[in-house]
Amino acid sequence: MLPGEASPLARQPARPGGLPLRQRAAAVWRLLRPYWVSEDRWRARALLALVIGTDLLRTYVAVRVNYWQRDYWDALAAHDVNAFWQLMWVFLVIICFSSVFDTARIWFFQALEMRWRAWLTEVFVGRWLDGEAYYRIARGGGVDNPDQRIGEDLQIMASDSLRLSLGMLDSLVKLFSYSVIVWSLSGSLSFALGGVGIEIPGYMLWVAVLYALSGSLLLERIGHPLVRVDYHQQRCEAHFRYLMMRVRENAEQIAFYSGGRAESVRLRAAFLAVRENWRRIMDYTKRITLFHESYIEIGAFLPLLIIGPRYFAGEITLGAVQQLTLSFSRVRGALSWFIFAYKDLALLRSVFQRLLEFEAAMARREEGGIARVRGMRPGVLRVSALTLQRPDGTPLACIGDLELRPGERWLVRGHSGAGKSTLLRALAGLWPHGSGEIAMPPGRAMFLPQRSYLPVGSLRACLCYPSDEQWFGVGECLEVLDAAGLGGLAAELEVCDDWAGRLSPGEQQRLAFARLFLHKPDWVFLDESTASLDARNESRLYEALIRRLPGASVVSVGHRAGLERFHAHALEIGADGAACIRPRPEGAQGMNT
Ligand SMILES: Nc1ncnc2c1ncn2[C@@H]1O[C@H](COP(=O)(O)OP(=O)(O)OP(=O)(O)O)[C@@H](O)[C@H]1O
Repeated sequence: MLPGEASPLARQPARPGGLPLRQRAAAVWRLLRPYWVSEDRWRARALLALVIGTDLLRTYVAVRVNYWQRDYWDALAAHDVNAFWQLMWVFLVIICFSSVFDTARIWFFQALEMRWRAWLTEVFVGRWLDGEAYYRIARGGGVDNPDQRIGEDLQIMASDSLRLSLGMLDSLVKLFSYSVIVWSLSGSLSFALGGVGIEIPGYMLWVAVLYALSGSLLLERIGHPLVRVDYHQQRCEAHFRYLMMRVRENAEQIAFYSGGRAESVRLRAAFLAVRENWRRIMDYTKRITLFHESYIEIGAFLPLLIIGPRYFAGEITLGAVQQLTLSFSRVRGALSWFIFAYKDLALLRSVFQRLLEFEAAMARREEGGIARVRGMRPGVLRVSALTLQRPDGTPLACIGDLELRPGERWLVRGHSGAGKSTLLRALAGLWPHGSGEIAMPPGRAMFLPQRSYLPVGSLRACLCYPSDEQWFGVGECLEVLDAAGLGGLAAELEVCDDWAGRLSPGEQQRLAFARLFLHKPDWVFLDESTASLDARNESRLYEALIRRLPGASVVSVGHRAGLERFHAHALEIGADGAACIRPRPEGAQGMNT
């Protein structure tokens, strides 16, 4: 199954995370923690300390501005010109400090964000590409678009986790700083209830606390489905991008089929899912915004209402009214951190969900009965009681016992769909479904599929893949190119191009053989690796292979009769799935062991 199609998108949003809250929190902690205890921990912690330090300084400056405002309004009310000009100078100093702290904070924050992201990317890319997790996931590992999870989700996780947790810390500091001001200025509220006199000290602070808490609870009720909808939006967007990428990668095949219309229908359908889900996001955003805006407006009005009586009773000055109003809204703002961050939190929760799924998929080992062990007899590949199954458990082929000795060449034949490629997958350790044992001897093996992968880069990089291009000299590269009948490309060895798109399938197969000549493996597995070539070129390549790697053991999968003369042994998978060893193929004499 293809990567983006691993889990087709349902119309309804999938429900992220069925785990209980405690387990989910523990899983998120497992994602967040490793970086802070990694080899980069001291730099990370130093940068975090710098960000928190500048945050504290910024809050200190903001509190100074709060006092400054009180003095300013009192100076205006008292017509005190000297105090006015003095306050202007103070303000200038405050602005200078504030600008420096703000800039420094952004710088430290961005540096930390990128360090964390880079570390996470390194770890995730490593785990994705190690142990063939990328292959298992692509073949139906149950998660969609790993590229998006590594490229986007990790970035959101690093930046939003930092931003939101620092925002929360900042809110707590502000809450404390401004609560002190509100408490000291708001005085007591006295009233009688059922004949009993009640006095509430610092009542404005309590109003702010009650207001923010009730607002947060209400918002969680209104907006919690947004997490699920955000999660689904990311899946739809990723699927849409993936389909477009497939059009780009398969442009020629689509053009030959004149498949533009069909692709446009598919893309439209994928975008419709994006659009429909967006509608749900709009609905929830509308509710949240309506609530949010009303909450802010009422919150701005509330202190004006409750402070009036004290001002008219002459208990506080106009400057103190200003200071109290501002402090009240700061306390409310700090307490409302959850409300302001709600949408970001919803997105972050869905990102955590996606990354946890991805982690689980990478860690998952495929259940399978084929055991792959180290061969005891040097150079002998032993297959014992091997049966192959499809992933759903239905039988595919019964291979039985086989022994492939050093330098032997085997041809695997059978009708289309018999399981020939699957046998090679099992020998490569990529197919666990079935039973039996494969004892692989030490030595280097190389598997050539019908269409070999060509990485982005120079022709030399394509030729030397999977090794680094620096491992082989230019002379060696030119020589093997020539041996594979690609001498005409010698001048372009260092040219970077889309070689997978430019070379014909037959040329790509010749390039794959040139790779073999370069790497000189002990075991060669060829899965219809010459199917795109004419008979003459096929023979030339096999002859060159036998001449250049005389001691190598070769297992070829192929339908062509012309291949028989290069192989001394043949394994035939019959229509009933049973494999049997055929006698030496006709005309094999002279060319084989
Ligand atoms: N990931 C998979 N999930 C389910 N079925 C699979 C998967 N991979 C292969 N199969 C099925 O297993 C069977 C054997 O596939 P395989 O590629 O080994 O055939 P083959 O003998 O090499 O065929 P051909 O000669 O056409 O290349 C096919 O029916 C195929 O559809």
